[in-house]
Amino acid sequence: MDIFYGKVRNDDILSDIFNGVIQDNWPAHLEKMYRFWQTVLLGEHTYYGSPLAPHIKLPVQGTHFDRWKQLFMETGDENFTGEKAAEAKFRAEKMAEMFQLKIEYFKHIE
Ligand code: HEM
Repeated sequence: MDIFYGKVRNDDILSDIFNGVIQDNWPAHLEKMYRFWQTVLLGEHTYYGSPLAPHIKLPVQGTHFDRWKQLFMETGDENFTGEKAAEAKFRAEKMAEMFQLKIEYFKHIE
């Protein structure tokens, strides 16, 4: 997570959006993301929240999601192998797809 968000924070395409919202609250954001993935992947229920909600109003489009997925997959491959790593990538891909569809949907009903 630290390596992935380290890349995100410095990425040409993603950094403005993330830093604009998170500002100097990165430690709290990272803490939340550890709990999110612990819940999704390890079945240890430590994240309670609505993951989609804070994304709905973000000015994001396909290029942002493509880069998010690229950095997530690349960081996974650089640091892990095996079943859990494959599952993390699979889940990330599916959730990114779902977020993207829902964000598009909300853009059109306004
Ligand atoms: C272009 C893609 C994405 C962008 C720009 C983005 C951006 C952000 C930002 C700025 C926040 C902080 C929101 C806040 O504190 O108000 C956040 C929170 C979060 N993001 Fe993303 N995100 C993206 C994709 C994803 C994906 C694909 C996932 C899931 C696999 C994800 C999971 C989360 C979770 C769990 C939170 C915490 C939600 C909460 O407050 O409980 N994000 N994201």
